[in-house]
Amino acid sequence: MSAPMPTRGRFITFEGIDGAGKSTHIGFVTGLLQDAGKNVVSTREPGGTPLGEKLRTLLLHEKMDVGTEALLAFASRREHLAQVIGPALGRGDWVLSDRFTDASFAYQGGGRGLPLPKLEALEQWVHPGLQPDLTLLFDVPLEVARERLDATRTLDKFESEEAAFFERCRNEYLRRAQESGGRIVVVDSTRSIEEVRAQLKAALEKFL
Ligand SMILES: Nc1ncnc2c1ncn2[C@@H]1O[C@H](COP(=O)(O)OP(=O)(O)O)[C@@H](O)[C@H]1O
Ligand SMILES: Cc1cn([C@H]2C[C@H](O)[C@@H](COP(=O)(O)OP(=O)(O)O)O2)c(=O)[nH]c1=O
Repeated sequence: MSAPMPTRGRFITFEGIDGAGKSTHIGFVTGLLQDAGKNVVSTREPGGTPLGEKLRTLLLHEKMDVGTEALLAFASRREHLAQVIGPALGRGDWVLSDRFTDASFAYQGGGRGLPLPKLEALEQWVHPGLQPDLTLLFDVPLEVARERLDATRTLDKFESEEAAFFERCRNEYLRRAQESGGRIVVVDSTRSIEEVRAQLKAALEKFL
């Protein structure tokens, strides 16, 4: 008799404008899930595979047409799904990804103005039938994100964009959250780290 098929794992993504605080909290969520006995695979986009990391370097540092940006982000995603996300979910693991397709809608769609139907077509092609089970959207006003960024790092191509760009990205994230039927949970990331952790715990409760 063959072994029973493992149940498909869960797919959780982290989103928000640069400097909102998502990277700070991925370790915390990993710990919560591991304490609950889950096998966690932590990864990121663009990137997550050797080829994807090369595409990430191009995306974050080269000037290019917005269509090229979208295609590279989805090329990296296709490889990530084939090599990492798909196999991990198939094994029953829990996949945590620092960004996924919502970022393409927010940055290339909202931020740069690429028509959303083009992104929907890429989404349909690259991952038909797969959506994250939960997306944690770290939300802060632009000024807070900018202050946090300036305090910590050398800025890449996206992080060097003007305030209006991030305003459009943030608005597109929030619009998608409203239309997501509960998939995207908005986390008020202006609060203290302790308070943000409490919001994350509440969002994850039904999965544990
Ligand atoms: N709730 C918070 N309160 C105060 N500072 C925070 C909070 N969350 C994150 N930070 C700080 O803000 C900076 C940016 O956070 P980070 O997680 O790297 O952002 P992101 O990954 O969203 O770009 C870091 O220095 C981090 O310590
Ligand atoms: C996944 C994805 C990211 N991006 C952008 C958003 C971010 O500015 C950048 C990735 O940065 P991010 O993941 O926030 O990395 P770090 O915290 O190390 O700066 O790529 C897109 O424009 N489109 C996409 O589809």
